[in-house]
Amino acid sequence: MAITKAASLSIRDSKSARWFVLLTVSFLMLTGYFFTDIMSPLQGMLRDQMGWSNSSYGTFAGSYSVLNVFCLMLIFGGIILDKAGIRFTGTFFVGIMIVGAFFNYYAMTDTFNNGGLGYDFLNSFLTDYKPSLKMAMIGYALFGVGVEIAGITVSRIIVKWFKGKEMALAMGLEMACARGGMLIAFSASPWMTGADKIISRPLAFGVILLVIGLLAFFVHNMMDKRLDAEVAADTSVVASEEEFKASDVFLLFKNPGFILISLLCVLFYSAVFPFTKFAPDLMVQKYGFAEEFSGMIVGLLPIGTMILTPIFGAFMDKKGKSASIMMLGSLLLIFSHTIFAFLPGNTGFAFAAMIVLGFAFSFVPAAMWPSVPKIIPESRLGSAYAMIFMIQNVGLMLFPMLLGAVLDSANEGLAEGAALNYTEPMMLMVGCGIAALVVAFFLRVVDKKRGYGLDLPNIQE
Ligand SMILES: C[C@H](NC(=O)[C@@H](N)CCCCN)C(=O)O
Repeated sequence: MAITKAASLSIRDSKSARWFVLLTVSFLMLTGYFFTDIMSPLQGMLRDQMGWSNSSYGTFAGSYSVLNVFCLMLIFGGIILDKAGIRFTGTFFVGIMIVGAFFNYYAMTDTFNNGGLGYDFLNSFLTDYKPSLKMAMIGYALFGVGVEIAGITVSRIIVKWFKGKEMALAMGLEMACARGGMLIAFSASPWMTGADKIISRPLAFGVILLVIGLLAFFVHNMMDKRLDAEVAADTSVVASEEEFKASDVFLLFKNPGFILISLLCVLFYSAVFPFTKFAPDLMVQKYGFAEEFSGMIVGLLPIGTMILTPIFGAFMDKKGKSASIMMLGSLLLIFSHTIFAFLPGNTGFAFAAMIVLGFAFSFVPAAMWPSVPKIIPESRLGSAYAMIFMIQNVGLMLFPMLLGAVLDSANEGLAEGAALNYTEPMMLMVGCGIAALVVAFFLRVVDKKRGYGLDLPNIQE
């Protein structure tokens, strides 16, 4: 049941308490995002050592979302979150994330690949796909369920502690930490494989980091328990909104703001996360960077967003303009991918495009996520974030697979050792950017008509 606070002060009114809570959940998300991208700079090694084609790699990257999409895991996750609460949902799904990550690690070990537990079984069907690929996909699909629902839970936690306060800044800082995880993955993962290029090494580190993330979440749980106890004991707190019903999920689709924000989310993110899966290889193939450094170039993207997302978040807390900023971010997305697709393979262009993408990837998330509570009542927020993430996951599933397949088909018959041509896959990304801009435009129009207040400041004076 959602609640509104009337007069008395609670632990969430203590600045240090709410920022400390933010720190614990942000660290958790850092560990999750680290593992999400841990394999991204290893595409070349996966090709050479594991025999994965680009399509196989894309299928692996897309497997992240398979359970989320086909088993509606995010919807269930959202409903569990609304019914069973933050502490149970977070703990359970961080556990799933760790189990999935472990399978993913195991798929890359010699133990598995030399006939370890599960190898013969996975080798007995769909023999075009390597057992390592199948085991990694099982793990990554489970991990995807865990990290996405953990992400939904964390969004809910931030709303719980920061609504009416520095919410966009808090969301921006949480995203900055998550991007820190991406940065470490992109820049450190190739180095962590060592001179002997052992792929399982960074993955083992990732699993350990996730366990530490779970411990941080336990600390959050203690604070959350205290807040709930205070709220329960406070007679000035009154229940104000109806209990969530599963059928409410369908109500979300009667809300044009919700439909547009979901569409913008899937289009925008499909041109970012699937791109980052291939970006290190793009750096090698088009711009001639060494494999070890390719991830560092892509790491410029999270570095930029780590700095810019909280700054833009703070700006929108005070000044608003979220709807306009979502349009600007989509426009920059088109610019950046156009450079990657059509301009020559000059390293200067690679840096420039990555920086422009960094601005886009800061503007849109910083504006979009704090806009959701302006469109949807708090009692349905868990399900709303879940539904948006689920729609987004359709793109996160399809686009890496498409990119891999288009890359393979565009380079069919390429001479041994020649660089892959990324123009066609990148044109797909430009297309997503254009569609995102159109949707962002309509979102602004609908905002003006319906008065969601997306262009208004988030902080209520
Ligand atoms: C907050 C937002 N999170 C998401 O979009 C997640 N559904 C996807 C997480 C993918 C992890 N690499 C964001 O990161 O901007």
